Amino acid sequence: MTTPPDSTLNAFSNTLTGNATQTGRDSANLQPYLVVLSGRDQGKQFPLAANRHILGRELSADIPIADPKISRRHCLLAINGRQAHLEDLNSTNGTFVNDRRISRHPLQLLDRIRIGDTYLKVDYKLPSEAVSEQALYEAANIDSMTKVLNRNAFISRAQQEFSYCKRNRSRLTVMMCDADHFKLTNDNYGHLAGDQVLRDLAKILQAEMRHEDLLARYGGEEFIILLREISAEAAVALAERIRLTVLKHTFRYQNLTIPSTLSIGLCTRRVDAPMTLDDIVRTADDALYRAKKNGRNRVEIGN
Ligand SMILES: Nc1nc2c(ncn2[C@@H]2O[C@H](COP(=O)(O)OP(=O)(O)OP(=O)(O)O)[C@@H](O)[C@H]2O)c(=O)[nH]1
Repeated sequence: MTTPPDSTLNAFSNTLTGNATQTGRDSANLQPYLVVLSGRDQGKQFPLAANRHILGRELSADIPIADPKISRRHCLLAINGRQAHLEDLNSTNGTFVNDRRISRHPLQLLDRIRIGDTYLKVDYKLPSEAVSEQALYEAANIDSMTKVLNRNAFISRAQQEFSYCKRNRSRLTVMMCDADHFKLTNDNYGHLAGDQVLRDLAKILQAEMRHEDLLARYGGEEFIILLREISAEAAVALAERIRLTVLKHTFRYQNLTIPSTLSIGLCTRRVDAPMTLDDIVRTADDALYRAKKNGRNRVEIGN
């Protein structure tokens, strides 16, 4: 005998159509997940294991979403059995369900949540499905060695950022960071030690940035950072801080201590009509070239 679909569950899941057992899914084992449908974190999913989850833009939120238009504590997602409620927490830009602003709202079939520029939905999945989807997401977007975004993922997200900045005539900074004499690092300490330096560099860069900034591994020993709405002076100060942190950091692999420095080229622009993202990246790259030429372990600014 087949089990009838769970109507309460269907009430706020848009993937459970028809009979759960016909699709090989046992509804008793389905778990709630919050799925990011668009924006910086597109494709990510968060298990809704507790009863209450605060969504916000910083890592201190239960569910951090990288979107500068989201407040620090933006909204509350409450799960009680198979009922889900969404409540705005006096956010600056509001919480929307199906594009209508809400203060507290029960979630229904096909509901699309929007906070900032990010769309989300609650979905029910088998944990094994969620694990394989997460693995696919990571394979497509994350550099397996350093765990930051890969180049392709960066390019598509950076284009979204660029479009946003163009619409709002806001400022955008691109920072190109390249490990100095990295061939010598490999030659002197071995390729595995070089890999460890790259992992440490990624961690240092990540720690210096806001959650809503973009960081990616752009090439072998090269990282790229994209920052929105930061002044040219603040961008240079950040680049200097990163350079100094790397200089002072003790890179270790097994019993080896590996000296390492970083050269940085950056470009800050208020984005307006005739400009492309490539123009900004190219200017930052030219500045990086000068940083290398002028002795390495330095920051140069693109004009
Ligand atoms: N260990 C390791 N090395 C890598 C990786 N990707 C690229 N490299 C190495 O990084 C080195 C980059 O060398 P170059 O482009 O000559 O630059 P460099 O020696 O850093 O010199 P400058 O950039 O001018 O300071 C090459 O030897 C690559 O083999 C990686 O994933 N792991």
